[in-house]
Amino acid sequence: SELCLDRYDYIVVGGGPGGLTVANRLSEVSGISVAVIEAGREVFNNPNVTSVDGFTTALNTAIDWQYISTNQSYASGQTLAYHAGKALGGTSTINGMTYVRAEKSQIDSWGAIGNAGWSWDDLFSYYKKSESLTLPTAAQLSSGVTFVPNDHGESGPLKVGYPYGLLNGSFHTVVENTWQALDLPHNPDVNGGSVRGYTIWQSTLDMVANVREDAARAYYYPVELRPNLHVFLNTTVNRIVWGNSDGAAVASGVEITFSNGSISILKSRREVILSAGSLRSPAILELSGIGNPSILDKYGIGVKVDLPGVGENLQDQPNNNFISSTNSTFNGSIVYVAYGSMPDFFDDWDANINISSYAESVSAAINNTIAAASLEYLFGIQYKLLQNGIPNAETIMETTLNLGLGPNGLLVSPFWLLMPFSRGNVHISSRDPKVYPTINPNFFLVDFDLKVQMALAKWTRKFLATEPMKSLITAEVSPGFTALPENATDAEWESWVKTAFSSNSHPLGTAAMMPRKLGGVVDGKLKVYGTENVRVVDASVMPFQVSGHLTSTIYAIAEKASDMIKEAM
Ligand SMILES: Cc1cc2nc3c(=O)[nH]c(=O)nc-3n(C[C@H](O)[C@H](O)[C@H](O)COP(=O)(O)OP(=O)(O)OC[C@H]3O[C@@H](n4cnc5c(N)ncnc54)[C@H](O)[C@@H]3O)c2cc1C
Repeated sequence: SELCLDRYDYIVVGGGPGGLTVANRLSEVSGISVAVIEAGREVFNNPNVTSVDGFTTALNTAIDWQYISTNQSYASGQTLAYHAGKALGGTSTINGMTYVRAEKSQIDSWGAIGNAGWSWDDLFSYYKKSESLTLPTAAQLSSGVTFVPNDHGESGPLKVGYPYGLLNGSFHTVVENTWQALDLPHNPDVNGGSVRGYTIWQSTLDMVANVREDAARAYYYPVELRPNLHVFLNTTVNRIVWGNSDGAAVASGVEITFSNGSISILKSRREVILSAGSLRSPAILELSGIGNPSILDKYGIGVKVDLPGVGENLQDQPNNNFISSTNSTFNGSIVYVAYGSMPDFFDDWDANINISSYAESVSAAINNTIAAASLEYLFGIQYKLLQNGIPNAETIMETTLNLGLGPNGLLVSPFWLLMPFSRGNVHISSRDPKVYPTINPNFFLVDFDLKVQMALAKWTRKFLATEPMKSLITAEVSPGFTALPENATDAEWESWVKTAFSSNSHPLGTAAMMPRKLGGVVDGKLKVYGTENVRVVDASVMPFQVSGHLTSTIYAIAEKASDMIKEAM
């Protein structure tokens, strides 16, 4: 096609929350041309995407990449499903729509490890810049919604609100009173930098159209007629193409494959921005010669930049759940969440913490690609955050309605530890870009993660057995007291947690923003070390997990990235 001979100022690889935010903001500048290359299709009219109560209906369909992890050596040897959106809008087209930001001190720690310019105060303004909160209706307020107006944006591209189907009545006070009985306070708004407590969360949804607000609806469709913004759908980026240079590597474009199989080169004048998500951006770097030389050698890929952190530092959270039958029918959606700090659910939690031994075992498990000393430093910061009370537990309540299964009397209570110490990796397994990368999150490599998840499981079960909640529950349907008795031993809890968990779908860190000597891949400007003009803007750059859900923070990172890129124009 004629277009593929065009030259764009910026080429953005991947049309998810990271990529479409950057594409929108850069194409605000007239005279600057931007191309987005997206492997998936448009899903504007796909009911599995648009339905506000449709979470899970898009999973395992054609718009899900449907990755699978390696056998998890520290978690019963099982493989895990990894869902990821393959559509314009990325994973935001198939996700749970939860809008919860990080904890203040968590973002400040990004600056503390050596990323100049990163702090909560700075990112807070970008969270707000991206957001447009639709004020709750009177019915939603009487269903228990609370919020702090100053914590929210009013005119950003991303519409945030509450589902109309929110369960009405007093059920929310039952939940709130039960948490209060367990000394967990109500949090009027978890999006102001302080996450601990019980609340009704906000969702990424367009209350006027009553549809899911994905990244394409927020950041692309409103500006799709801009003549300087071009989206290539059903087109896959294979690798970055390099120009001649003596010093740092200079990208001159990308090699792409169209849906008909033909291969072409798309040229860039200024920068290539990788936003293919934390499971694909590192793979594209490796296919382009940036990464660990021993991995690149294995597939006959010439080394452009020796950067062993590429694909490492993968952090994801393990998700277990209880399902309870009740004496009620829930004909509304329940989006209730409780965030607990360590002392809320785990007595003497830091009695046997051994940061240096965790660092050694993680470093050994990832072939010393990140030195034990670097991990020990990073784990020390993570530990300090826990000591200072940032939430490490999320336990939520939802109904089958939330899961796209319609109303009934079941309550589903998924829960997960937020900040695991375990680290894994994602790497190419072939020089053929069509072959999926190998994903190994190393769940429960660090024993402490298992202990936290077990303590959290007990806390969630305790919640279900505490009044006034208790009176509503008729039975535990899954796993049930036969499989996991009330007085289960630690060995029984451990075995249940390890066999019944799934990925929480929050993988990040695989092109981490950290100093190079710590195993980082991008600097504080999100530029890949050793390159002149390649950045990563997606979940890959987050150096630590967050006590929230990822998209809100990815949009904020991408808003900030856009300003940094504009400054360098
Ligand atoms: C089941 C599930 C539920 C979740 N629930 C929530 C939630 O409730 N709230 C929340 O905040 N977060 C949630 N998340 C996480 C969140 O959706 C993701 O973290 C987020 O979308 C990641 O954004 P991204 O920009 O990093 O990448 P993505 O959204 O994954 O976007 C990457 C894009 O790049 C494209 N791409 C990949 N490789 C190539 C290539 N080689 N060439 C061209 N294009 C390519 C992909 O098709 C995709 O469109 C959930 C995730 C899952 C899987």
